[in-house]
Amino acid sequence: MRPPALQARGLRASLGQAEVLHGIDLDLPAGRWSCIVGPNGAGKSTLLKALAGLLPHHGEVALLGQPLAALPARRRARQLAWLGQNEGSAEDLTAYDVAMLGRLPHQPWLAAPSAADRAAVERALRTTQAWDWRARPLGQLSGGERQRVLLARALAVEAEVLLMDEPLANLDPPHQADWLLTVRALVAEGRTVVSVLHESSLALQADEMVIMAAGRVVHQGACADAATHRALEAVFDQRLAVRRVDDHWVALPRP
Ligand SMILES: Nc1ncnc2c1ncn2[C@@H]1O[C@H](COP(=O)(O)OP(=O)(O)OP(=O)(O)O)[C@@H](O)[C@H]1O
Repeated sequence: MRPPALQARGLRASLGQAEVLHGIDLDLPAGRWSCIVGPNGAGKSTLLKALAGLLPHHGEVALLGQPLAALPARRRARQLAWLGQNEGSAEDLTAYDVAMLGRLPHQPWLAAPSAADRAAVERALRTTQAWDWRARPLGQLSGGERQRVLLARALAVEAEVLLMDEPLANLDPPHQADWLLTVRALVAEGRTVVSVLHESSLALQADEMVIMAAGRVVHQGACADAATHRALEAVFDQRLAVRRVDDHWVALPRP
């Protein structure tokens, strides 16, 4: 049996003076796509950052069965790729060089990129259809183009576990659909994807759903389960309804 991709026990985190995560116990299965959903301010981004080791926290987090705190930084960076929200990145760097940043954990100190690094970057940029503007500076790209470069950077890591906060931000519907295909392909290879998504209908396409409210996990279950649908409707005060449309579960706004 594979250990969970990520495991949290008694996870607490504070932002400023306020505790935002109030003791979270969670197992995120390996080789699956899990989506974290919940109302604004529920603590979804904070949870994702704490799981990535990007935020000081109390309690324990394990990555692929190893305590996160004990993992050497480079090994952690090879095993866990991160796509954050509104991420700053050097605006003068070309899309190619931004994607190449994803290869840093694989490169010896100050070494030039290897053929394997270049191949991984090209694969990633082609996957997100960003290859054509590889020579353009990041600062000159539109919001959606930029997001596809940052997604390519995360893919270029070729990590076992990918954490993505609002990966669909600024993406038009065809590129949202491409993102779904990319995630499905990653999971088919045995990788783990954990994403925070606001679009409930897209989140329902995942394997597992983690529902948060007020700094706590209030439900975890398969996206196809009726109990998950009820929990999703409840956390949004019954303002959405989960329905079956064309073989997919969708969340419709309810007046
Ligand atoms: N720097 C900060 N100092 C104090 N509180 C903060 C800070 N940043 C965020 N918070 C608060 O922490 C809580 C959780 O924020 P977080 O960004 O994790 O929520 P979220 O569920 O991802 O929200 P959203 O859906 O709006 O993106 C919110 O109540 C937010 O106001």
